[in-house]
Amino acid sequence: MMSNITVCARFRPLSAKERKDSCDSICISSIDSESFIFKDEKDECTYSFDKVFYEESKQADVYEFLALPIVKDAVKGVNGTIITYGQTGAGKTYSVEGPSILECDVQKKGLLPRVVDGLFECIKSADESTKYTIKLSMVEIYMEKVRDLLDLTKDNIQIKENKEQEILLSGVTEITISDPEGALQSLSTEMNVGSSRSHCIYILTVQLESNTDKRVKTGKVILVDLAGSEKVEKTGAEGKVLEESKTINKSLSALGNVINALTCGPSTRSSHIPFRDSKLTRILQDALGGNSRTALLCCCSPSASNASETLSTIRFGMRAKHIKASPLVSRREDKHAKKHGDISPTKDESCDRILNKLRERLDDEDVKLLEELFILEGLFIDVTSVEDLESAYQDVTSWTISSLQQAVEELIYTVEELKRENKDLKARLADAERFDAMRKKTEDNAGVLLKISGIISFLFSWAGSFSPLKMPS
Ligand SMILES: Nc1ncnc2c1ncn2[C@@H]1O[C@H](COP(=O)(O)OP(=O)(O)OP(=O)(O)O)[C@@H](O)[C@H]1O
Repeated sequence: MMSNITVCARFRPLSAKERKDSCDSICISSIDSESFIFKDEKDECTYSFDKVFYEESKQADVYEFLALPIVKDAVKGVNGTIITYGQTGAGKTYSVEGPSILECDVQKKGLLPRVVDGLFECIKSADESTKYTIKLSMVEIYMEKVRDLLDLTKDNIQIKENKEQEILLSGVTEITISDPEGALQSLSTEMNVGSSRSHCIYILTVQLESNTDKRVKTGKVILVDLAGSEKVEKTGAEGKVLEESKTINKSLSALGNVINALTCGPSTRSSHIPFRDSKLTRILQDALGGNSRTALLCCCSPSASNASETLSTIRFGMRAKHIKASPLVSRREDKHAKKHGDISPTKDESCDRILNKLRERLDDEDVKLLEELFILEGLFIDVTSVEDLESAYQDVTSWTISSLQQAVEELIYTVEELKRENKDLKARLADAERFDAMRKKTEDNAGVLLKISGIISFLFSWAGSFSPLKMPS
């Protein structure tokens, strides 16, 4: 289970274009550092997050709230993930890197350089009985292929899992960094390679080796600058761009499903966490699951011209946060939301709405099946229109197919295991039979020997019954 997820929203300042296009029209207004009002032509709702960072917020504040607890845990051997989500241009890269990775204005440094600084700071003050090594890798996921950003020739990195269930990127370049400056130099040379159509992943691995018993532990901090989350319809994409968008949406939806499955209470959750549904979730598997910390920063534009994308990003964050709660707490959260006038549909209402729509088009049987899926898997759906409904339906279908594929894969694996076990047992049985035959033979031989020795002893006693010949004196 994911032990801890922090969800924050961040609104960047209006861009020059937005200022021009929408005459300064803004779709959000602040209530406090945890809540804001979102407004579009249709609605006006209040949303609450663990923290809301407004346009004047400082990079240092975002780091301290979101990343510092993860950094502190990493030097103790606990994994953590920081994810930035949002449409293209919403401020994800600015939050992760800052205006540029080698930005001289220290105030504007992004999360990544601060995480590197933070790790070295923590190590400096840590106890001296441990030797620390920090390693850095950088990969991007583009069209479901993992590429090494520190060695572009490695453009199809395979994701593996070792016996300890740690996720490994086979053959990925890892550079050992000995100081923050060195790390930033390495990062800056490759920084411009990543594109907004790919997920960019920075992996900082802290290795802790105890000087006393030489035991080695590792803690990872993974920073994920996701690809833009904008809807396909809006971009009017065709051809390659359309394919890119579909792949991005699918992996973002997979991420949502994984977070959902991890954060749902055990009573509503099946044990299946769909990590294998995308490369993104597979890479993050050991940093999202288990005893880890996760922070999600939902980056948004405050402009009315981007209201629908902003709302969609807010909803992604709300789902991650809302579903974290146990049923009891979640009811309390509902009350809290109502108090603030939040009239956005709850997850249950959304599911009901989808089911009703589907009832008009599908057999009762299929609807029932979907209903069970929603309940069992806590599926991750948010619909506001029939188009959304259709894409949600496609998500459900592809999710169902992929989970069936996984079930088949697991069955194939089980069959293979059973076959191996069977072969092993047969070999052992043959050995046992051979052994048994040998034992029987030995017993037979022993019987014969016993008989012979009986005969011999009889012969001796028989021979002894004759009195020795007396020699004439
Ligand atoms: N908090 C902020 N303060 C000042 N400028 C910002 C802030 N956030 C973003 N910007 C500016 O907005 C522009 C777009 O931001 P950014 O490149 O970070 O978006 P993005 O979400 O990473 O987009 P993409 O998905 O294309 O990578 C940049 O010029 C950036 O400098």
